[in-house]
Amino acid sequence: MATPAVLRADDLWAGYPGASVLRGVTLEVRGGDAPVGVVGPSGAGKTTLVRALQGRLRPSRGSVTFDGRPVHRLPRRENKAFKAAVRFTSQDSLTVTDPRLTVARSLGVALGEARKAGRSHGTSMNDLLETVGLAPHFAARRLVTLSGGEKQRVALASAIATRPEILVLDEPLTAVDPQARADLARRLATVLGELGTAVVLVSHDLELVERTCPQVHVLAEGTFVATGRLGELLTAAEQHPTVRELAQAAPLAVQRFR
Ligand SMILES: Nc1ncnc2c1ncn2[C@@H]1O[C@H](COP(=O)(O)OP(=O)(O)OP(=O)(O)O)[C@@H](O)[C@H]1O
Repeated sequence: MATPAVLRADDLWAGYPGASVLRGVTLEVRGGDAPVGVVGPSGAGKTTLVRALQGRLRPSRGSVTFDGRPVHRLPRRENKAFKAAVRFTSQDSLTVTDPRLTVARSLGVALGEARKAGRSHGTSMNDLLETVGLAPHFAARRLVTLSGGEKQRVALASAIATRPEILVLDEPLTAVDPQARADLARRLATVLGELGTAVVLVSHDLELVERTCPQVHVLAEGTFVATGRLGELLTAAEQHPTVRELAQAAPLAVQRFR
């Protein structure tokens, strides 16, 4: 069996001119791992972490590496391998593709990419739509005509189609209504687990993260302040102030964890 891909942030410090955001984040994920969550309040640095994992930010200290090489300066061949192995899906992933494409065409491109990379997995277009809770007739719709929640579902279907080794999801279901969200998250976790795709789920949504990820990191002011099962962190006697704030902001979730 091929060695699994490894994406690793090691004592990562990164930010923007005049704004240092991430302060010593260490995170490792390899193909086949169980899903891991990153939760944190607004401004904690979640999106900055995703940007750094993508290689779009140069660390001021520490590193982000893919199979041991710094992601912000991968040579062309390694960059191709990185893009095939690690996929990033954000709130607006589909805006980079042609909005006039139909859902079928868009998913067809993703399935074609998987074929080319030798990662076909026999999932049909209808299976993909069903996994993300869309009826088959959505295949004929143009991306431009979809609602925000429907677009997010198609972006996820597209990510599943390419079957990456590692999938980084940045607030993937913000536009999906809360009732459908938990159900969708469970289905996604199952399918991605079956495909052997390791997931890093970055979100402020505690319910979503708890239902999808056995292990969670709590990010506060650019650093991981707690790690473990979210239910246990939220109900623990001793809590970091940010964990306490998260717990106070989600009383229903805490009740369920007790
Ligand atoms: N381009 C930028 N230049 C300067 N500062 C920035 C830039 N982008 C983000 N920041 C700052 O970095 C900090 C972390 O932002 P980031 O977007 O990573 O947080 P977040 O956890 O994703 O927040 P949210 O949940 O609100 O999206 C914030 O204080 C933000 O104002």
